[in-house]
Parts: sequence; C-alpha cells; structure tokens
Amino acid sequence: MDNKKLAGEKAVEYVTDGMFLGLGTGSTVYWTILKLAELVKRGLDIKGVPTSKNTEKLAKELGIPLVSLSSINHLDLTIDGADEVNPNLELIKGGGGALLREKMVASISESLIIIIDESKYVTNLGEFPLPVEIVQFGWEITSNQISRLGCNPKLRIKDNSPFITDNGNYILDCYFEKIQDAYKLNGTLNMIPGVVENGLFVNMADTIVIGNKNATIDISHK
Ligand SMILES: O=C(CO)[C@H](O)[C@H](O)COP(=O)(O)O
Repeated sequence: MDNKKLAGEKAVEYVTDGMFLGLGTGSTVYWTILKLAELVKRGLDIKGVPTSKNTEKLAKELGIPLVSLSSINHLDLTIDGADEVNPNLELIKGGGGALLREKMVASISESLIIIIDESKYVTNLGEFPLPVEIVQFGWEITSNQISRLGCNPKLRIKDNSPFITDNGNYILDCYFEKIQDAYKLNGTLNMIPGVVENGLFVNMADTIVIGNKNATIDISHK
C-alpha cells in the first residue's frame, strides 16, 4: 500500500464525533479526506476548516461539512502533511504553498497530527528548501534580506510564472544547508518586512504518523 495512504487513513482513527477539525493540504491529507468523507456518509458528525482552496474544493465535492476559520476560535484537531519532520517534531511545511493558512489553522488547534511517509523523517531540517511566503511588492528586497541569513532563496515558479498563493502572495524556496535552530530562525524570518509567514512549525505538532514502506505505521508523540 502507498505509504501516504497508510498514514493518511490511520490519522482518521483520532477523529471522534462532534469534532471541529482542521483539514490540511496535500497528497497525504487527500487520503484522510477521502476516509473522512466515507465516515461522514455513515453518520460521523464533524465540521472541517480547510487550509487551502484545493482542500476546500475536495471536501465540498465529497460532502464534508465546512465552516470558515473566521467563525470559530478553537479546533479540536488538525490533520496535515509535512515536507520534513525532525525528532523534536519540528516541521518544514509549505511544499504545496499553503503554509500560511496551515499555520493559522494549526495555531488554534488543541492537537496537531502530522502524517508523512518515512522519507520525510530526517535528523536535521533543511534538505527540503524552506518555503517563505512574501508579499509581491519589492519581493527582490525581501529575498535579499532573507539571503543574508545564510540561504539561497529562489522565487517559486509554476507554468513559467511566479506561483501565487491562495492569499495572493509569492513564495521563496530557501536553500539552507542545515537548520540548526528552527525556533530562532522562525522568529528571525518573520521579523523581516515583506515576510508574511514561513514554513517552520515549531512546538506545534503533537503526534507524527509515519507510513513505512513495509506497510507498517510508526507513531511518535511529543
Ligand atoms: O505543507 C504542505 C502544503 O503546503 C503539505 O502538507 C506538504 O507539502 C506535504 O505534502 P504531501 O502530503 O503532498 O507530500
């Protein structure tokens, strides 16, 4: 079985009746959403808050009841993917470009479960370029300031044009050799004018569900 499917479906076991649920973004969460839709059809009562337009569209098509983030101030649980996870449960997210909404949703969630395949569990964060969402205005200046932190930022391109996030911003994929202090870097990046949010999630995840290639699951708790 696909490792992402394994992890994505396993996370649904943490969902109980009556929950307000953050719905992450990406090809791993896809499997969670499919499974949730099956359970909703069989009577599970949940309300979802999507972290991207793609997730919103999928959840709507499958009949999962949704509410907007603005109408609530607390979520019981969020299930989301990640691009890298280290043993301290620090994450790099944003490969799909949804990092801002994902962080906002995670920040009001009592619990955050991250679902990954085993290739994403790493000793040090940084092999995957860190996505940083920035405003379009003067983006070259923001990029230049970020590069002084010791990385090589590249403007994300899709179909020969700059990739635009659901919030109308650009993304810089920042190539750091190794991220030593994710907590510090998260704060430093967000102090730079023009930076909207970055893809480091520190002290947010509680549980990591890892799908392994031998079709087993590892679960790591904070
Ligand atoms: O952070 C994300 C989107 O912004 C995704 O969770 C991350 O990129 C993992 O995606 P996938 O499950 O498709 O590998």
